[in-house]
Amino acid sequence: MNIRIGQGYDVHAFGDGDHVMLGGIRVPHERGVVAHSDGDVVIHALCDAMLGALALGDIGMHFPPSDPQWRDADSRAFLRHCEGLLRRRGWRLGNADVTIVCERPKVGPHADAMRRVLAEDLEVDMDAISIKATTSEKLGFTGRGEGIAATAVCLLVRE
Ligand SMILES: Nc1ccn([C@@H]2O[C@H](COP(=O)(O)O)[C@@H](O)[C@H]2O)c(=O)n1
Ligand SMILES: C[C@@]1(CO)OP(=O)(O)OP(=O)(O)OC[C@H]1O
Repeated sequence: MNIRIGQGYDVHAFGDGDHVMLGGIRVPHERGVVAHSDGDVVIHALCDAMLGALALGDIGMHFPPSDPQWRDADSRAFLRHCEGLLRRRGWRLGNADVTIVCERPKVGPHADAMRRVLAEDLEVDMDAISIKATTSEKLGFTGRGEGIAATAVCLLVRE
C-alpha cells in the first residue's frame, strides 16, 4: 500500500492568559489554555493524525504529560518529531486538513500564517495544508467558550 490515512482530535480548556497558540501562531485572545505544553490543539491533532497513519500510538505516548521535559514545550518540536518518524519510514505527507472548533478567537485571519508554519515544519508546499474553523453555534463546551478543539486528517504517500 502506498497511501495511509490518519485522524486526530484534541481539546484544551480555556484558562488564564492573553493568547492561544494555534498552528504555531500566537493568536491574541482574552483567555489562554490549560495544558502541559503550549497547548496548541492544531499541532496536537495533526501529530495524532500522523501517528495514527503510522500506527505509532498517540502524542501522549511519545511526549508523556508526566514528563517535566515537555512543560511549556513549543508544540512545533512535536510536529517535527512526527515528521521525522514518517520520513524515516519512507513516507511523506500528501496533505492534511484541520478544523478548529471555537466561538472565538476568530481563526480565519490567521489561517494562512498557520499553514505557512506547518508547511515549513512538515517540509511540504503550503497548498498541502488546509486550516478551517467553525463555531459550534454556541452549543456544548466550545459553544459556551469553555475550551477549544481541533480535528485533523492526513494522507501519507510513498512512491
Ligand atoms: N473561530 C472561528 C469560527 C468560525 N470562523 C469562520 O466563520 C465561518 C462561519 O462559522 P460558523 O460556525 O457560523 O459556520 C466559518 O466557516 C469560518 O470561516 C472563524 O474564522 N473562526
Ligand atoms: C502535548 C502533551 C505534552 O506532554 O501535553 P498537553 O500540552 O497537555 O497536550 P495534550 O493534547 O493533552 O497531549 C498530551 C501530551 O503529549
